[in-house]
Amino acid sequence: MAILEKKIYVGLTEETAIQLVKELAFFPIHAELTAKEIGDGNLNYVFRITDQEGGKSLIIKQALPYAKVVGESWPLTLKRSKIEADALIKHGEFVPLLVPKVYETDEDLAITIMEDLSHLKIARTGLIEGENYPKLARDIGEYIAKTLFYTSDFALHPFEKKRLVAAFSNPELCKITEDLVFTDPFFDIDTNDFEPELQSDVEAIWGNTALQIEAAKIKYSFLTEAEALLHGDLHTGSIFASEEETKVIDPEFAFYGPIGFDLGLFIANLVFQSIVRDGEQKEYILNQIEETWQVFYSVFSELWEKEGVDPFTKVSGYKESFLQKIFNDAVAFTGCELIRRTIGLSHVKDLDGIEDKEIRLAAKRKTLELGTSLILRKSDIQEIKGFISAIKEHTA
Ligand SMILES: Nc1ncnc2c1ncn2[C@@H]1O[C@H](COP(=O)(O)OP(=O)(O)O)[C@@H](O)[C@H]1O
Ligand SMILES: CSC[C@H]1O[C@H](OP(=O)(O)O)[C@H](O)[C@@H]1O
Repeated sequence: MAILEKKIYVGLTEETAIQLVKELAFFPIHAELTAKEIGDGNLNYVFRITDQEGGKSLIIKQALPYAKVVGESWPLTLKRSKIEADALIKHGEFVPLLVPKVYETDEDLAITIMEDLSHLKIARTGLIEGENYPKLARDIGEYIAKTLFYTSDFALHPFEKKRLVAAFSNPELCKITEDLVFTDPFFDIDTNDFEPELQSDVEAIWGNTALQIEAAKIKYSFLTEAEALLHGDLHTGSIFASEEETKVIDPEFAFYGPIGFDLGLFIANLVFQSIVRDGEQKEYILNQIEETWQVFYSVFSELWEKEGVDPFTKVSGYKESFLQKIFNDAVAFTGCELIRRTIGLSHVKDLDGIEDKEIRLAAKRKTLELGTSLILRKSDIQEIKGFISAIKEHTA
């Protein structure tokens, strides 16, 4: 029986993935297809299907009913697959060149069939290898500005905005972020993961009540502020890049949340590179952070002025005040991501991949110090130059 006709979830194998794309007539019936599971993320399977002779390929991403990185003991909704596909499609309306094309989705199988981006490299991998992507900051600044402006109350009718808020309700995936990013690293919780040498640095975080109060406040923003349809997990492992192209993948954490979150996550993941690089290469990354904010600011401002539908968008000074709030949020979200990727459950290769133990520990201490400072100084840091100075001060 055809896989799709069964109308029930079944985990794909490389063989059944080929059968599926043939059923869907993506390839000629007699095409010699090969399939390979290439997923390296925490949660899902990703199959690459190739027709060597026809020179065509595509990707099937399938959610598992649990988190792949932990196993069946961590059940996880299959609905995340629909959220991811719907977010790719919705964001694609505004930035078609910055996301993969979605060819087909199936809710029963929890799959998205999409454009194969294997000619590009995951930005985190390339950056760790010392590559630079001259378009990355500009493209991501534009991606964040356009996807978030066009899904906000500044661009939408209030009924449509609220329909989207409901459609992108994503409680299970949000709970992962609420726990792993905003809660667990600030307390002595079993799932935290750090080298014993960092014990006293980590205890300083757990014992810092002022920091916990600020972390609680920024977590509350994440819980309550339905500003725009976020990507929700915009780290450099969710971005494919080359010198010419940028494509954002993996928005399964998409939901209506605070705009500064996407900015903060992306900036934090550039900060890891600024910590591991020296000299001109460090400056290059710091410039990319600055450019991300500047492009975001100017694209968002222009959209606000030309396309804002709320009468208050015409009131002088409101835009600047709103963007200041986004900036201050982004500073604190950057701090949370820096800390959680250093001592929480899910780390980054930028830091863990540093082979020399002393250098690695020193880099992690800088990350913790900077993360703490950014959360505490959320409201003091007023503009991007001050943000860059704070990064430099703690990562020299
Ligand atoms: N459209 C795509 N084209 C090529 N490779 C892809 C594509 N989507 C995902 N991949 C590969 O699969 C990996 C995991 O994908 P990702 O969406 O990040 O999964 P997860 O949700 O499990 O984190 C990526 O790092 C990349 O190597
Ligand atoms: C157990 S989920 C941990 C972590 O994984 C997600 O990232 P990705 O799917 O890109 O690997 C997300 O960042 C979660 O916080």
